[in-house]
Formats: sequence, C-alpha cells, structure tokens
Amino acid sequence: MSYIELKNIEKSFENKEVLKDVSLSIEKGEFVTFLGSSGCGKTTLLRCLVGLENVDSGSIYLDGQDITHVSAQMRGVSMIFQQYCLFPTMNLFDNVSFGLRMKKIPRKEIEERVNDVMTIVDMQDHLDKYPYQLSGGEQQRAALARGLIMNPKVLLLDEPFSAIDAKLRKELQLYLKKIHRKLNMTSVFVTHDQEEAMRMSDTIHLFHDGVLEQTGKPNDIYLHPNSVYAAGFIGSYNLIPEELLSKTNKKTCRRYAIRPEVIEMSKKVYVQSDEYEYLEGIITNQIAQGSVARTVITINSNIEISADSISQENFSYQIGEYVYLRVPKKDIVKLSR
Ligand SMILES: Nc1ncnc2c1ncn2[C@@H]1O[C@H](COP(=O)(O)OP(=O)(O)OP(=O)(O)O)[C@@H](O)[C@H]1O
Repeated sequence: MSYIELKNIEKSFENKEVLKDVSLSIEKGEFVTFLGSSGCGKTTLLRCLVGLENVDSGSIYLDGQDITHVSAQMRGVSMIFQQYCLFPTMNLFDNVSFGLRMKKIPRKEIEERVNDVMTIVDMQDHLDKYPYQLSGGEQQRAALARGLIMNPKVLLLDEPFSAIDAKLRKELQLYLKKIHRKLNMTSVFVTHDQEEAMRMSDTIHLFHDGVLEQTGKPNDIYLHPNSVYAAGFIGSYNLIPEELLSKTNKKTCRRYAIRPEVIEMSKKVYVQSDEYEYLEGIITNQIAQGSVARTVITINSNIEISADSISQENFSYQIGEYVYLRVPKKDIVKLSR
C-alpha cells in the first residue's frame, strides 16, 4: 500500500459533481502536484485530504490508516494556503508557535522548535516582526514555517505562490524544493500553472472537470499526453486532424499532437524522407517570447499551427510569407481521446 491512497472519491456541492470517482496514490517523500484549470476540483480534493471537507463516498488512507472520517486536527496533515493566513496582531514568534501553544507544549521546547523551523526557512532574524512589516515572499515563508513546525506527516500547499510576482515566485519554488529535499516530507501542491508543476513535481496528477485525466512524471506527461485536454494543457501542443498529416484524405475524428518546438520551417521545399511529415502554409503571426519566438502558420486557410524557434532564426521570416514545415514522425503524438 502507498503512503497515501485516495480511493473512488466522490464529492458534490449542491448537486454539482465536483470530484468523480478519483483514485490515486502518493508515495512517502514524494512531491506531487494536482494540476488543472480553474474549477476542476483540485482544491476540493486537497480539502478532503486535510479533513476540511467530507467526501460523499470513497476512502482516504494515510500511512495504512483509514482517515476518511478522522477529524482534521487528528490527521497529522498541515495545509498552507494561497493567502498567508498569518494573524495580523501577532508577531512571527507567536504566529509560528501558535499550533504548539494550543497543544500546551512547554515553552522551552516551543522556543527550540521555532528556532529550528525559522532557520530552515531562513527567517531567524524576523521573530519580533509583525506580518505587515514583511514582504509577500517573507510572509509565505513564515506561513510555511507555521506548517512545518507541527512536524506534519504530509504538507499540503494550495497555490501558495499565486499572489507573488513572477521572479520571486521562481525563487520560492526553488526554495520549497530545497526544503522538501532536506526534510523529505510528503508534499501535495496545487496549481493551475503547468510550468510550475513541471518544475516542482516528482509526479503530476492532471485533473479535468472533476476527473483524474492523466498521471505521470512531468516529462512523461509533457512528451506523451494521452488526450486532447492533456495536450492542450501541457506544452501548448498543436492539435492536428489525421487527414492533414497522413495525406490519405481520411476524414476521422482522430487527432494528433505536435509540440511547437519540434516543427522545422524553411523557405524552400524540403527533400522528402520517410522520417518526416510535411506541411506548408502562410505565416499569419509572429509572437516574441524572449529567447524563443513563436510563428503562427495557417494551413489550408483554416488550421493554425504554432512553431517555436530561437528568436534570431525567426528574424528572416515575414508575416504573409509562404513556408514549408517538416515534423519528425517520432515526435508526433497520437491521442487516444
Ligand atoms: N463550498 C462550496 N460550495 C459550493 N460549491 C463549491 C464549494 N467549494 C467548491 N465549489 C465548487 O466546486 C468546483 C471546484 O472547486 P475547486 O475550488 O475545487 O476548484 P479548483 O480546481 O481548485 O479551482 P481554482 O484553481 O480556481 O481554485 C467549483 O465549481 C466551485 O465553485
């Protein structure tokens, strides 16, 4: 049995099914992410895991124990929220030690544990400060310390960095990974940001409309999405109808997915080889994305394909220009649904 097992979880709010027969398992020490678009049920599943929501049916096991009906306080799971949820009238020492004080832990032990945990999040010099005296990133680190101090069996993080600017967010992501490696604490992270999920996770569970759509290692999901939804959500795949690729003129519902970065573009017709599929069309847009540039090519006047190249290569092309494309067949993903 895995460290955490969620079995056939169902949950509705006001007759709306939010979680539909969700089953997944998490290993001890793993960093997993629940990824999916807004409203797909990620936070609800996290709240069921921590015990803030009851499931309608299904079971939750932690470390071999059935905790489905165990109260949130008794589960040994800590949750860090998007809003830092620090008490504004308490300094950091009181904020971080709050849970231990509620448990009537002796003062000396509290001081030691606060010191340890504030050293881990690199905030040992801020104990006397109040939340309003801290930056957003510092507040989130203090919230993390408040979760860690309880020595939870599992740390749950609900979009903890979504209110933080892009640069600091990347720093905190690296920081959290470092802490995770150091403490080897089983962690479940919720985000709708695929890049964040790719960067942080050992395993990604991708959700769509209350259903677990795909589970895998970040690179596996990136290279082998199994559905139109997964391909659209991860890696900005181009979705191509079969008749366009195979040149058989077969009209099927089957779709293929191609990542923008595997498409090569040329002003001249390619010499044909069995290893490639070939397309051609007109450049209808160019989008600068820093070091990478995205070119949009319209094929058969109605299908748009994005191709990524390093920005400098892209300078030689113009909107309106006719171009030839080739795609290695090994990089074309056949979608099963
Ligand atoms: N307490 C509640 N009462 C009624 N509906 C709810 C409640 N909590 C969540 N929902 C609904 O359940 C659905 C899933 O919500 P949830 O917060 O789990 O989604 P999410 O994937 O975490 O989205 P986001 O990324 O926007 O937070 C949404 O339609 C939401 O409106």
